[in-house]
Amino acid sequence: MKQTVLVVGLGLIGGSIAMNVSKKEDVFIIGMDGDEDTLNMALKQGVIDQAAFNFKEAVIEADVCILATPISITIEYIHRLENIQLNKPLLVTDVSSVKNQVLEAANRLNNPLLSFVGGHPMAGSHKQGYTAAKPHLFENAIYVLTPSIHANEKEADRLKALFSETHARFLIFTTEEHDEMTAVISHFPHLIASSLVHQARGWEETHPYIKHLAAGGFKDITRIASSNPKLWQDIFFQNKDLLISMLDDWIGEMDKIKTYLSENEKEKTFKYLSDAKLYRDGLPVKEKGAIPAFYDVYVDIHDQPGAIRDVIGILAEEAISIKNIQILEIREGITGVLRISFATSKEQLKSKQILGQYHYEVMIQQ
Ligand SMILES: NC(=O)c1ccc[n+]([C@@H]2O[C@H](COP(=O)([O-])OP(=O)(O)OC[C@H]3O[C@@H](n4cnc5c(N)ncnc54)[C@H](O)[C@@H]3O)[C@@H](O)[C@H]2O)c1
Ligand SMILES: O=C(O)C(=O)C[C@]1(C(=O)O)C=C[C@@H](O)C=C1
Repeated sequence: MKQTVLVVGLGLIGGSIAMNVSKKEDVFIIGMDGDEDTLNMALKQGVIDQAAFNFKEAVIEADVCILATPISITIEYIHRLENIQLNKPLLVTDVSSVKNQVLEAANRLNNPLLSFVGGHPMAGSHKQGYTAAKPHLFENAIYVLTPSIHANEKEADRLKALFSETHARFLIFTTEEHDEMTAVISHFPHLIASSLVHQARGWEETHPYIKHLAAGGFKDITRIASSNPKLWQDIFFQNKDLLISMLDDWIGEMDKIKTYLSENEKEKTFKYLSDAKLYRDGLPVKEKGAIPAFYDVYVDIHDQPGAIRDVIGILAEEAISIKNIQILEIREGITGVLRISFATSKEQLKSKQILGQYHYEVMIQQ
């Protein structure tokens, strides 16, 4: 039997989820979004079957409701669910980056027809809105589920089945576990990235040329500072207590390095850097998330017209499909590195071998 799925918020995350759910034949998707252009695009592309403008009416129609709005709005929608007269069971999930207040609201729901399983796909982008949504966003990513007191394993399994086309890997955590881990691996790094940008901007007053010197390192570590400030304001305040305590840890960590430097502790500094390298190099490369997943090759190319086209052409000839491509650093007249990502290690190894035959210098990061 066809199930009706309501997606509220068709932005980067909601749009990407809807693109996956719509691949399933037994699903009818109702989409709702505050932005009319978004609804029209999703309808035109067949990502949703119907547009809704009234939350209550759409909820009554639905078997599953996915709340993919900014966190504070998601919490408001959860409160509104309580006052809707349902005539069939409704499974509700969300995609919020912080879970404590969302689950608090969900646990307070009293309608026995409602069940709630929190969700958070650990993949995203600094871009926002439906135009940034893509069906492969969650491929190989971890998708965390946090069941409320009104849900059991069966409901979590229903969501896994509904989201099977995302090719994400589902893990179940408690709200506390989720919020602590994401504070460390996502929210706090974001705060640091923004602070580094502020530091550079401050130095620009005395060194106006500073931004032209920003090469791979600065751009890599601060990419996420270009994300939607409204979304991150929400995330910071939802996870405020943990972020404040992590700031204390971080200040202690900075004090330690300050002491190493001021006391000329070269060995300790080396160990500090090499311990960090060891841990960073050991992060899982096959999983997407904080660190891009995929199977990458690094190709050294020269800064000359057609250099990238030549490399892509060789791979296309061999029918090897590229998942992502990025220029890491090309300076005028100097060689640069092209990072090409593949979905499988077989394609990665084959590309290395073929490009090697064309005398390209190709490296695979271990
Ligand atoms: N951006 C990421 O990397 C990322 C990753 C994982 C989870 N999340 C979570 O996903 C959620 C959405 O973030 P996003 O990045 O997709 O943001 P987004 O801005 O791309 O999308 C949000 C969408 O919600 C719509 N919207 C806003 N208010 C609404 C309302 N009252 N009713 C209906 N629609 C409304 C907007 O028009 C927009 O289309 C957030 O809760 C965020 O924590 C984000
Ligand atoms: O890749 C990015 O731009 C992201 O910020 C994605 C990211 C992350 O921190 O890894 C951001 C927030 C989400 O809740 C999950 C994923």
